[in-house]
Amino acid sequence: MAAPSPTAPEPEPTASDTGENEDLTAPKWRYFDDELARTTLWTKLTRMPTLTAAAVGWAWRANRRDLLTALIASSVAAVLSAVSLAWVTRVLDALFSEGALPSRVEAALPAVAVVAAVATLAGTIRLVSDLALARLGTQTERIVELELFDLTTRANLVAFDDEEWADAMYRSRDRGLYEVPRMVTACLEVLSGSVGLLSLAGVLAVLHPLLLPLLLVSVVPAGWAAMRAARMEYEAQRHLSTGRRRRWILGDRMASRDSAAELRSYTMRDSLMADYASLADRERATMLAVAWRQTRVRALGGVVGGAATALTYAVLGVLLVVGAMPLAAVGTAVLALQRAQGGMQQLLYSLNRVYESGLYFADFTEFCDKARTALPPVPAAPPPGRLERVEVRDATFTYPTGERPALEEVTVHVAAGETVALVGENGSGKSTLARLLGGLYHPQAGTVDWNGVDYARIGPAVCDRISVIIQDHTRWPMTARRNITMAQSRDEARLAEAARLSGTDEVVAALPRGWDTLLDTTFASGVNLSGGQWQRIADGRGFYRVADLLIADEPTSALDARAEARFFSTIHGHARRTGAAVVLITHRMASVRMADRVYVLDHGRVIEHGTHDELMRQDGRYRELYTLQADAYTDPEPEPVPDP
Ligand SMILES: Nc1ncnc2c1ncn2[C@@H]1O[C@H](COP(=O)(O)OP(=O)(O)OP(=O)(O)O)[C@@H](O)[C@H]1O
Repeated sequence: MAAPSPTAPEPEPTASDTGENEDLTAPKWRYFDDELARTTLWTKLTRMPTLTAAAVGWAWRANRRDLLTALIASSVAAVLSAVSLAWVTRVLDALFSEGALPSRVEAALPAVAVVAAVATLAGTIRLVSDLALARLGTQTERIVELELFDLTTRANLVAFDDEEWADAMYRSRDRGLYEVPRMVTACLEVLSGSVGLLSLAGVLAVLHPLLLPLLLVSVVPAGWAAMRAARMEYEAQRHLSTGRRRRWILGDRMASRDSAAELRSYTMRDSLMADYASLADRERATMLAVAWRQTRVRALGGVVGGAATALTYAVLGVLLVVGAMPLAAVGTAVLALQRAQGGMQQLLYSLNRVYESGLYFADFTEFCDKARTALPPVPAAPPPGRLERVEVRDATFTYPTGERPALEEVTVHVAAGETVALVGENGSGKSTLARLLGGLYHPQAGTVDWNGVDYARIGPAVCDRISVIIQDHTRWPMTARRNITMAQSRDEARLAEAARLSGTDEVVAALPRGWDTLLDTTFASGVNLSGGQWQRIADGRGFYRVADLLIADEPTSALDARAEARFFSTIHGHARRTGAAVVLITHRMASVRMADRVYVLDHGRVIEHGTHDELMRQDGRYRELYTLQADAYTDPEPEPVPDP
C-alpha cells in the first residue's frame, strides 16, 4: 500500500478511530454479573447456609475470639433491645392506668429505669460487637491476602501461562480479596439481624398473635422497594463497569508520564479528550435514569407500605376497641412494628450483600483449591550437590495455550566449567529451553537432570543453585542494592564484584544515594533508569547470586557497544574463573564463537550442535546466521574508479 503523501490532507478521524464505537465487552473480572442479575431472592436464601459456613470458617481461622465475641454480643444486643421493648409496655401500662398524673409517672419510673438500663446495656454490647466485627474484617483480609500470595508465589510457573488460571487469579486478586471480608461481615450482620427480628417477632407474638402476619404485611412493600432499588443500582453499575474501566485507563494515559511524550508527538489530546467526555456523558445519563427509576420504585414502595402501615394501625385500633389488646400493648406494638420494618430492610440488604460477595467468595476459594493442585510436588530427592553436569534429554514441552510444542525431543548438556550457547531465530525455543534448564518449567516428556537426578524429583531446591538473567527482567521497585542482592544475604565484596562485571558500578556511581537509591519513580525519593541501565542491574543480579549454573538469556540486548563487549568478555571468563556452567542465549553471533559448544534451535528442535569451527564447516543454519551478521559489518567492495 502506498504511503500517504506528506502534503495530502489528513482524513477526518472516524468514530472507530477514536474508540467511540469499540466493542466494550464485559471484562473478565465482571465474571458473575450475568449470574447475579438472574438470581432470585429464593436462590439467595437457599445458598446462604453453605456460604455462611464457609465465611465463618475463614473468620474462625482469622480470630476465633473476635468471631465468638461478635456473634454472641450482636445476638445478645438484639435480644436485649427486644427485652427493653417488652418493658416499654409496663411503662405505658403505668402511664395509662387510673389515678393522678404524678402518681402514674412515679409508678412508671421503675420500668423506665429498666428500659433505660437495658437499652444502655444493649448499646454497649452492640459497640463491643461492632468492634469485634471491625477487627474481624481486617484480620480476615490479612489471612485471605496471605493465603492468595502464598499460593501464587509457590505455584508452578507454567500455571501462569494457563489463561484460565491467570483469569481466575486476576478475579481472586481483584474482587475475591476484598469480597471475602465483606462477606464475613455481611454474614454476621444477617445472623444478628435474624436474631433481632426473631426477638421482635417474639415480643409481638406475646402482645397478640395476629401481629405477626401484620408485621409481614407492613415490611414487605418497603423491603421489596429496597431490593428493587438495589438491583437497579447494581445493574447500572454492571452496565457501566467496562466503560468506567476504559475511562479510567484513558484518564491514566492522559495523566501518566509514560504516555506523555507519545500523546504530544502524535497529537492524541483532542481524540482522547473526546473519548473521555463521551464515556463520562454515557455514565452520567445512565446514572440519572437510574436515580429517576429508583425514586419511582421507592415512591411506590412508600405508598404501598404506607397503606400497609395504615391497615396495620387500623387492625391495632380494632383490637383496642374490641378489648383484645390494652392501650399500652398497642403502643408497644407500634414501636415494635416500626423497629421490625427497619430491621427487615437492613436484613434484606445484608442478605443481598452476602449473596453478591458470596459468588466472588466461592470463586476465590475455588481458585485457592485449583492453585493447590498447581504446587510443586514434595521433593523425592535430597537438595542437589555441587554441579557436575546438567542434561536435558529428549525433552518436549508445550505451553498450556500452545497449539504445538515449543520444544520437541530436545537433548542438550552442559558441564561445570563449560560455556554453552543457544542460538536460533525468534520463537525457535531458546528462552523456553533456558527455563527448563533453570528448573522453571518441567517437560511433559523427557527429563532435565542435575548430576543424573531428575529436576522433578529435586523440586524447587534446584533453583537455589541456579542463577538466571531473564530476558524480560523485572524492574523491582526496591533500592539498587536489593535489586542486585535480591533475597540473598548482603556481601559488600560480592556486590562490588558483580557491579564491576555487569557495569552496574557506573550506574550506581551516578545515583543520588548510591546503592540506597530507590529505583521507583512512584516515590518521591525514587529515580528512573534507562533501559540499558536496568539491563546492567539485571546482569549484576545474575553475577551476584552464588550459583553453579548461570543462564543468561539475551543479557546484552539493551547494552551499548562498549558495555556489550565488556559483558561478553566477562561471561566467557566466568565459567573458567568460577567453575560454574554457563548457558548463553544471544543473537550476537560474534560473541558465540568462544562458546565450548553451540546448539542451534529451529521450531523447537536442535538442528545443529558443535563448536563454532565445526558448525561453520557444516554450511548449515549456523553458518548462514553468522555470515549474515558478519557481512553487515563488512565494508562493501569499493566501486572501481573509472579512468579519466
Ligand atoms: N507463555 C507462552 N505461552 C504460549 N506460547 C509461548 C509462550 N512463550 C513462548 N511461547 C511460544 O513458544 C515458542 C518458543 O518461544 P521462546 O520464547 O522460547 O523463543 P525464543 O527462541 O526465545 O525467541 P526470541 O529469540 O524471540 O526470544 C514460540 O512459538 C512462542 O510463541
